[in-house]
Amino acid sequence: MTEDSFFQWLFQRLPAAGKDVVIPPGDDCAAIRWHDDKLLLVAVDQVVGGRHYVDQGPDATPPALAGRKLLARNVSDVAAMGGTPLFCLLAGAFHQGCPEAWLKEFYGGIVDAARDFQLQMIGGDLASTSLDDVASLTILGEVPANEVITRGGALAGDALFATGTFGNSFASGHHLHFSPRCAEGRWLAQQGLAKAMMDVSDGLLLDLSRICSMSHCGACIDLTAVPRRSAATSIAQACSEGEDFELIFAVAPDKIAELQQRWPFANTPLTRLGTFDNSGLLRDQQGNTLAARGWDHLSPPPAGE
Ligand SMILES: Nc1ncnc2c1ncn2[C@@H]1O[C@H](COP(=O)(O)OP(=O)(O)O)[C@@H](O)[C@H]1O
Ligand SMILES: Cc1ncc(C[n+]2csc(CCOP(=O)(O)OP(=O)(O)O)c2C)c(N)n1
Ligand SMILES: [Mg+2]
Repeated sequence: MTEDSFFQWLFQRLPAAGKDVVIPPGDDCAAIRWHDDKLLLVAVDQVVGGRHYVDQGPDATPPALAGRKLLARNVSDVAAMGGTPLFCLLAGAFHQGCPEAWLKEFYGGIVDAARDFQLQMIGGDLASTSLDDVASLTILGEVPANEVITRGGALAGDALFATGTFGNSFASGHHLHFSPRCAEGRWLAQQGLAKAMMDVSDGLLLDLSRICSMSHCGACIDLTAVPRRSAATSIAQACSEGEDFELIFAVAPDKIAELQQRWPFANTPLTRLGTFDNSGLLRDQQGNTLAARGWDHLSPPPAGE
């Protein structure tokens, strides 16, 4: 079982979304008709001790950074829809005996990040657990209805672009310090330059395969064009490790030049990685089929990895 196969099963079991649900389950956020010409974006993501941050030992993640990561990961999902984050609610369950200082630093990291990302924490829930710590954050944001960008809008012939660099996120600490691409996502939406978009959390190829399946297309990717975090980062790491929290998006052929000329984010690399096609596959420039490798909570990596 994979996450994708499980969610396919789940989505079939769910009743059809009501008329006010403009974007149903399966995208980075759900969208609900809200007010005027705006959609309310809603998403929830968690961090689990030992899974998303190191919770024990000398390399334990500073709790403020684990908290910051929790919020930033959710903001990244709003960015991927072209939206602006507004509010969040935080539900946490922490092991009995969790030190007061740890808890205050964890929450403090979220409060500080909420200030930086300009959103308000408006509620939550606190519980104890006998197992690993889990904190789940629900984020609410907004986007003009005519600007929202889903995973489903790519067409054969569109160019595939990415922000930033890929790979070595965990080893480099990027997964704790990244800036969600909110300004970039918002700009792409406002300018009407991205037709399909998502943020890369599970790995470039696995998440690209999700844009392709939602868009009913395939893609050809130039693996040598994938910008890597450092000289030591391999192509395989850049393609499949995940937690890059960069945006990948589809751009119509007649908008490519405009995008490249007008890209206003001098500190955010913008790279063309390839082209969407009708193959239904992921392929490299030599025509080899690429496996959509990446992080999957339901299929543990083969022994030795
Ligand atoms: N219980 C659920 N009911 C409906 N949709 C769900 C449920 N759990 C997860 N999903 C949806 O499945 C998709 C995949 O989830 P996930 O991999 O966690 O998303 P993301 O990578 O964007 O954080 C998302 O669109 C998410 O909203
Ligand atoms: C202790 C620890 N081990 C491993 C990782 C690497 N890692 C954990 S989850 C994950 C993928 C993304 O997390 P997920 O919960 O799938 O996020 P989502 O796709 O829902 O946004 C990666 C690469 C990490 N950050 N910390
Ligand atoms: Mg995931």
